[in-house]
Amino acid sequence: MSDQIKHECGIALIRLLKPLSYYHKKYGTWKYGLNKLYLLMEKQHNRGQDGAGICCVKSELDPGNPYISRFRSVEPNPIKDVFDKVNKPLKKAKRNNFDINDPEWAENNFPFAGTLYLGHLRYGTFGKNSIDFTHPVMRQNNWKSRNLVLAGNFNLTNTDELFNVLLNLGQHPKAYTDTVTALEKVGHFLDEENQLLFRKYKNEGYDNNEISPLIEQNLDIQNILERASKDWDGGYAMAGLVGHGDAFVVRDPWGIRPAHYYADDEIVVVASERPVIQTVMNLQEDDVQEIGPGEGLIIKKNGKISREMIRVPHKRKSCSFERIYFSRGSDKAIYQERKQLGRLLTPIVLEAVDYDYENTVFSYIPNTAETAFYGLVDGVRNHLVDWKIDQIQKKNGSLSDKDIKRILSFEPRVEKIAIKDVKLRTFIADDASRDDLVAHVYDVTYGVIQKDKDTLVIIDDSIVRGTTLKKSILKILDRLKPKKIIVVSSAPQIRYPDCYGIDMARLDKFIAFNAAIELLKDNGKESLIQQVYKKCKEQENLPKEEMVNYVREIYKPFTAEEVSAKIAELLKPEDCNAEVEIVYQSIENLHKACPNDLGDWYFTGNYPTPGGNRVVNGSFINYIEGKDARAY
Ligand SMILES: NC(=O)CC[C@H](N)C(=O)O
Repeated sequence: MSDQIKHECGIALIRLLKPLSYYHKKYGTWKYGLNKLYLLMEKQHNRGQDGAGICCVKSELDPGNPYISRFRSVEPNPIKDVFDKVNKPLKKAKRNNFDINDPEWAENNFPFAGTLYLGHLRYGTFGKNSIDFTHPVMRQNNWKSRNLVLAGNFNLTNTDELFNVLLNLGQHPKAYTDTVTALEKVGHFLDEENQLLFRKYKNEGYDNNEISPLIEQNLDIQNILERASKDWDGGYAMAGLVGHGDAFVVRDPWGIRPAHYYADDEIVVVASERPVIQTVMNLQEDDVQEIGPGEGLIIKKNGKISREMIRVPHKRKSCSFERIYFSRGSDKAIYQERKQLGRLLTPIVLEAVDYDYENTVFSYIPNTAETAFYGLVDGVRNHLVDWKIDQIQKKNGSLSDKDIKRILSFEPRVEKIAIKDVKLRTFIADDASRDDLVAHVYDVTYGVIQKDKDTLVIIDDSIVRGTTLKKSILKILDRLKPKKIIVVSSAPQIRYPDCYGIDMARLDKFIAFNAAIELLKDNGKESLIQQVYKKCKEQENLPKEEMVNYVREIYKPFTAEEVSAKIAELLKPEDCNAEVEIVYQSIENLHKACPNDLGDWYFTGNYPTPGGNRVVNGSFINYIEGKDARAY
């Protein structure tokens, strides 16, 4: 994607089901689990760069020893920083001639030599990017089974309501964020469950020392999660550890955020993305399973693994942006889906170039649009087969071998035109002459485009603000002097905010929204903006279940093509000579390409949860009132 939106999160959880000595013997190191955790995180670094953190629970230690260890970092390269910090005591011990390869030494001396790990990569959607908001977050207690560690890829739309529930319980949360709210919610019911079991066993005549292990064995995680999450409105894949060694992962009932796992008799591995588990554990795709919408994966301390229904699943609306852009394109299904997205664009692209195959160059914006590009080229090739048959048949046997050869060997012109100079981005962050430097974030290949003759088709996976297109890509492409530049987006127009874990929360940051507003102004329909504002204000304080997405009315007077044309006008740099056209994927084709992941609220305004309508309502009010804030 040319725009910089990377705002997601990734989770990684590992439970080793055998003692460390087992892995030392079989795989040559007791660090087997920790190394796997590192790999799971590195291979998901696409999901979050604001911060990273890991936590290890060692439930077997004698009282008096810290059994929950955590490191978090918000340094520029947080995964590396976390693991450097974690490994530091090992280096020191080695210098002092301890046998750090001995699993027994590690178990007794190294805080991260355990059998239960939780890792997280953060891109914040709620609250700031400080260390305090970096996951895993912890709720500590002197009873092991009352300790809770949480990390998630999530965003809740009704944090305010949930926060008030906590206040009504008499709590005093230490921060107003969705992460702390979720932690306190689960923590509260964990406390209650502990208390309930304590009373039960006390009544049965057990003494306190006997009761703690009994609670640990019988803690009903399903019940805790059910009660804690029943009123969560949002998308979530939430992973947690309890201090005595239980672990869980719970996914929202719409399946908005992804979560996958693998389990055998040695290990349980959870990660946001499937191919990550596949690569790290060397598995086939069918070995890795999805945690279903509304489901919880529960791993008890004794190694018992179960999948439980936590909330009744709704109609599946998993996030299609995961397929288009966020998740790694190496997943078997996602790769095909991205290709299909490109392929389905063929007819509309060919129409836009007026079927002039000879004077059209096809290319892509690196790096994530590359797969969709292969699909588009595939589509053009297929189309050319029909064209070739037609060319040959038309001449009715009068063609020479040479002519036929020329027709048969005709291929679409596929070139690498745009080159991303990644390093530049960090250098230019705060420079005064920013615009000139921004123009150089991309470079181009010279000598391929026929000046004033060729049309350049360049595919991107999606366009959010379009700033990089305007300030960098189109400017630099225009230097090649194509007659026309067609930017193709493999995703439909992004029209509405996300509120489920991707940080696209403000309407004025969407070029499609700005285009619709401009169109209303151009067509003397400006009053509609105020009408929508009035409707939004009127329902502002209604319960979220009663709210309607009135922002849709902003787009209603116009066809998608009219909005696209306006976007092209807005994104065309002033000094650009080439004609600029923007072509978008249709919603229908998006669903055709990604049939299992129909969550499309950012394109259609169809929010799967009532809180979504409240967020879009708030976003529009913020836009009109000039408030620079997220609406959740
Ligand atoms: N992208 C995410 O999943 C963010 C998680 C959580 N809302 C936070 O801001 O920390």
